[in-house]
Amino acid sequence: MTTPSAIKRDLRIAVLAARRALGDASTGFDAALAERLPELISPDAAVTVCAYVPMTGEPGGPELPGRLAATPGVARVLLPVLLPDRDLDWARYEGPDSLVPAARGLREPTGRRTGVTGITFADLVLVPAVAVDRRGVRLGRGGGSYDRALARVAGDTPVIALLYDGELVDEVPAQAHDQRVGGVLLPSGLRRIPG
Ligand SMILES: Nc1nc2c(c(=O)[nH]1)N(C=O)[C@@H](CNc1ccc(C(=O)N[C@@H](CCC(=O)O)C(=O)O)cc1)CN2
Ligand SMILES: Nc1ncnc2c1ncn2[C@@H]1O[C@H](COP(=O)(O)OP(=O)(O)OP(=O)(O)O)[C@@H](O)[C@H]1O
Repeated sequence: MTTPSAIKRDLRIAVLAARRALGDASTGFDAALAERLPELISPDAAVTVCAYVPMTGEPGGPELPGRLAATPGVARVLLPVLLPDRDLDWARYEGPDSLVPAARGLREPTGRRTGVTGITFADLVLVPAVAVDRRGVRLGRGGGSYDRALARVAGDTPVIALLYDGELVDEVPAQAHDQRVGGVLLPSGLRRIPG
């Protein structure tokens, strides 16, 4: 039987292989994504953004936290710290020197942690994803971390996944625990997903 988790696993393998095949071409797509960040934030606001430090090959590129912090209207950027039970703690981005290599190919912030409820302070949540479908069902790395973290976010807080073109797919099999996203930011533009 082809179970939802087997379909998710195969889709994850296919997208991650396609990302590896992009090689240096991803740099241009990451720049295109970064140029679209101002579309998400009113320049005269003072918002808290929960974001992430892209791993090698992941949309946004290594400069994402710095680019976000420099975006007009952003007051602070919170970044995830993977806990032993795979839940997410959060700490503020305080410049490139405040990030250190961590487990599983991650880079994580070293500053004071907010606890797992830090994500509730966010006015905007940018999430990593491997793929998203047209209903907003998100495929991640398979740890279930964002399913837990996003369950704490108020329903009116925008949750946007960053993807490369082609990663907004027809269908990701939905499981009961899956938290949906409200839109995707692609190099070609922002697509809001009607709730
Ligand atoms: N940039 C980023 N940060 C994130 C996530 C993510 O998807 N992307 N997470 C989303 O939940 C959490 C971490 N979860 C993760 C779950 C699995 C693997 C993983 O499979 N890593 C590979 C090694 C990757 C490499 O070395 O390039 C492994 O362990 O085999 C990584 C992170 C929190 N931080
Ligand atoms: N709220 C939760 N508490 C504990 N475990 C959970 C929760 N939500 C999901 N999980 C578990 O996490 C595992 C992975 O789920 P899934 O494949 O949806 O992860 P993902 O969304 O791809 O990963 P991530 O969010 O880390 O990027 C599943 O085995 C699921 O049972």
